[in-house]
Amino acid sequence: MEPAAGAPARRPGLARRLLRRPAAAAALLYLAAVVLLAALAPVFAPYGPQAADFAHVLATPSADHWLGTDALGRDIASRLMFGARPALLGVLVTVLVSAVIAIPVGLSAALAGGVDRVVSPLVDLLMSIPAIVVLLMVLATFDQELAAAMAALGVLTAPGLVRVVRAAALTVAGEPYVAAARVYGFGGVTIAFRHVLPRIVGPILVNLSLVAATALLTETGLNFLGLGVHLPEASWGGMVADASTVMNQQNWMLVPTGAAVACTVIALVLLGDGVRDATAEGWARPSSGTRIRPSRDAAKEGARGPRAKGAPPVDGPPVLLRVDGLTVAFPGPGGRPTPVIDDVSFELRAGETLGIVGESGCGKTMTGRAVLGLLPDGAHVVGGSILVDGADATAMGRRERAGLRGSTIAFISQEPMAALDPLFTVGSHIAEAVRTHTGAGRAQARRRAIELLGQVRLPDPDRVAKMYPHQLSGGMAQRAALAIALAGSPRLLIADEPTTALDVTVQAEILRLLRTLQRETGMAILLISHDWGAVGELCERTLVMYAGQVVESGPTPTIIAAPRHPYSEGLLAANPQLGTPGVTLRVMPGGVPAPGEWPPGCHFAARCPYVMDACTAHPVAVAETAGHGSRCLRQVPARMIEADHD
Ligand SMILES: Nc1ncnc2c1ncn2[C@@H]1O[C@H](COP(=O)(O)OP(=O)(O)OP(=O)(O)O)[C@@H](O)[C@H]1O
Repeated sequence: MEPAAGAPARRPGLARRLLRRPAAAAALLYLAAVVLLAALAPVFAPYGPQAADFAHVLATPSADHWLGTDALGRDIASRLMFGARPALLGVLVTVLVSAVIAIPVGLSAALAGGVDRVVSPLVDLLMSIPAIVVLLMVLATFDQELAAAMAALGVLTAPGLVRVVRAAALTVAGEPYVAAARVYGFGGVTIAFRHVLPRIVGPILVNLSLVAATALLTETGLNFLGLGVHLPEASWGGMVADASTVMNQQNWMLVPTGAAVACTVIALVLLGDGVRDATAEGWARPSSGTRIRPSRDAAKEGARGPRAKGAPPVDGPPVLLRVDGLTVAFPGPGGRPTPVIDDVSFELRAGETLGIVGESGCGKTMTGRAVLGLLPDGAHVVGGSILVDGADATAMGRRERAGLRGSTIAFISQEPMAALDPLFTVGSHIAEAVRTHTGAGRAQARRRAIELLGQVRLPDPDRVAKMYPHQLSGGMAQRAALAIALAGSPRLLIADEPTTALDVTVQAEILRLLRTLQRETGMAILLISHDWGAVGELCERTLVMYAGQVVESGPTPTIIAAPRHPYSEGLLAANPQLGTPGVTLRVMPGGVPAPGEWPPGCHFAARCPYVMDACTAHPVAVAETAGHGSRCLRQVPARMIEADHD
């Protein structure tokens, strides 16, 4: 296999990205200086905070007193350093309390509908409480303890932050890689804190910087009113109050005290903006030269699949998945359930490959999602059962169902790139899946991740493990997605159009890889595709779906050679891979009727060249002979049709 070219691009660290922004860098330096001066005030301050020099009251700046003195001759610079301590402590308490409450609550509200129903009204209620009244009550209750008031302020600012976290997380929750993380079987906490939170730190940081600014102003205000720090301790608010009482005699004092508060507030806001931008820059793709492609002959995985195509085994391996009469519906007009798949039945044995083909909108993906237990919002199983190893998955609780994903049933989609979180390397994605499903430690999971990358025939697994999703080609991303899917040693892989987005040579490589992996692992594969070529290549048996129903099922070669349903016949006749050179392909007129517009009889009747009166009168059942079924009256003797409808 040809080694992939190009080295993984290194992103500059957050600190370097931050320092490249002049405003953020200046704010950071200023705040660092304030923190340092406050922490080391006893060392740096030329005078004690209470040291009075009655010979120099209300002095302007001089060599002895850099920022002058107050009405008692106390050194303003020294008192500003000591006064920064309660100010910064208050900000820290408020920000911590606000973040510790708002981040988990906001994430839960976004990711769990039940929590949201409680949280949203509560947030509205809390936001209407007047903060100053609460703060005064807390100060009265806790003997003017400023830390208690600042903690209360943290609680009061949390609802606003909950809204921000919830709104930002809702956007990210819709990203395909979050849906993919569910499919891989990751727990809610892992998804929230590993995949969603890192993407929303920008808005969170901006809002926390505003919370910090609010906290500083509140702390200053309370001390201005004499309600916080006990006199004669130094505080910025107390110093502003002192300055305001003497401003008719000397107004200089307001300048350093007011400037300390104003500059710190501005610096907090600028730093929040800078961190947000630097974080966002970290997610942006490098613009040049890092995308690589695997070699054409990347995967010489072996020749044929594990079993010859043909009729379903009768006494073969045990049935792994049995879907029986499955009907899934969305709420339609007036709230009435509108089926999108109807009475779908099939079974899949261990190690078998089953294809589902059909035009767009026929219900292939919905069938796969129903098996995974990940139907879109609003969709419900309204009939039938899905037995996994004999246990009815539709009757399982959410936790039990989630336990099947990744370990028993894995999934790959046609958009592997979108399913990979852009913030994490390929190795880290796979290691996370290994840890989730096997409980392995970090080092062991990392080793297994490298093994899996080798198993999916990616070149130089060590190096690929260090790459980010944007550095992979489509084929490499699909192999990486397969490695994640294999992490839980699944017994069934649902592959939804796994080759659709790839170019032709890579499609063939991925199909060969799937076959090899199936042989090596013994897993069953449910291949959802609109491509007869892929299904013919990989699947022993095939279901043909039309407008929500299975219209034909049987051994793939038999269906391709002698389709029983006119829809299968039409699909095959329109397939360029199966056409004869020089002969014009047949095009089926019309389109798939939308759910809710299905006719009462055969769903295909309006497009069928063989349609009879009986086809439109009643629903058509599947008739099966020799493991080959078709939902068509043409194969049923005419007298049986009449008898059935009498
Ligand atoms: N969120 C949704 N709300 C309402 N209807 C939906 C929703 N998602 C899918 N459907 C409908 O369900 C039907 C089956 O969709 P499904 O995605 O399973 O089709 P498909 O055969 O997989 O098509 P494709 O090959 O385009 O993915 C379609 O008619 C589609 O319009």
